[in-house]
Amino acid sequence: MALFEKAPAKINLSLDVLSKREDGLHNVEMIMTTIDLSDRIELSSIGQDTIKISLESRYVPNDERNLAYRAAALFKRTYGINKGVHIKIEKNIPVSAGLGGGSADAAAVLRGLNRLWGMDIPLQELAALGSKLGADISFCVYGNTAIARGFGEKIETLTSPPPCWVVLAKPDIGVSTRTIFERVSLDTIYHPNTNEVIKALYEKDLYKLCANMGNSLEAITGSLHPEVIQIKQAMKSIGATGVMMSGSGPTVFGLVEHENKAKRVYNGIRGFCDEVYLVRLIG
Ligand SMILES: C[C@@](CO)(OP(=O)(O)O)[C@H](O)COP(=O)(O)OP(=O)(O)OC[C@H]1O[C@@H](n2ccc(N)nc2=O)[C@H](O)[C@@H]1O
Ligand SMILES: Nc1ncnc2c1ncn2[C@@H]1O[C@H](COP(=O)(O)OP(=O)(O)O)[C@@H](O)[C@H]1O
Repeated sequence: MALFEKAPAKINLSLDVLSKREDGLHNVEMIMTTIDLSDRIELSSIGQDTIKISLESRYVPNDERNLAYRAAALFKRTYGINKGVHIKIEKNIPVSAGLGGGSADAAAVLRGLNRLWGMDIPLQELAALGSKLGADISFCVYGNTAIARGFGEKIETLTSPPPCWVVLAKPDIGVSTRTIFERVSLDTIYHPNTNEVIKALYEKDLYKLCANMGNSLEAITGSLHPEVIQIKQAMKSIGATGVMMSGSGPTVFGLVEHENKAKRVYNGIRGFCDEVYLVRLIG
């Protein structure tokens, strides 16, 4: 038996770093939403009690280091399952991009194994399990639009943003989330106005959303990789309504209300950056 799970990427509509915990992680407050750029996960039962993983990617390990593999191992261990699974990953989300691709894959494996093995584990429990492997996995278990608190594992669902188009531009660099958090200086860091972003979502006001989006980590990644700031400026001047870096970067996204304008921004930004996508919000 085989089944498929979609693993959509996320963008951060706001990301605020509040404090540093004793274990070294940071308390954050971030609003995330899923976008129509997805990996595709196929899960099939196999005879032996093993986890097999197949994917073709220059940037992602296809062994026990893969987050999807680790999610399956954790699921089997937690629920005492002696069955095997073959995980095939079609990788479409750029890697180390701030789009949560590894977390999306791990979350899809948790949801998928729940179905494959006929368990009835609530999403809340899967999300708590996922948080043992990474900060963004809890959000990805639920998808849609939510605010994440704690180190990212406390999820509260929000209403979806107003419909719009998303132009994504990923400079040709990968960013390590750990490296960016290590450079956080809490005395001087920028704080976005998260409450105004939430209000904009409930008022379905794209202009208010764009005016208030903000990311505490953007200046840090931007100082290490000036292309992030250049792409941001270019996307703004080409006409995106709101522009921000997602997560720890380096992907910059622009929100645009109409398809024609979005296509203009998409075509324009291709002159500055090789890896560009035009997608819709699905959160
Ligand atoms: C910053 C965010 C925003 O969505 O996204 P990305 O840029 O990675 O997509 C995430 O919170 C990232 O989540 P994730 O990519 O799962 O990070 P993890 O593997 O859990 O953490 C990697 C490292 O980042 C640092 N880290 C992460 C989360 C957090 N709240 N505080 C931290 O200090 C820690 O050094 C940790 O070891
Ligand atoms: N299934 C997976 N997909 C993507 N990256 C993975 C996966 N498993 C492990 N990784 C590793 O996780 C790291 C972060 O990748 P990714 O989740 O794409 O980035 P980000 O945290 O910036 O959104 C990379 O070093 C990558 O090799």
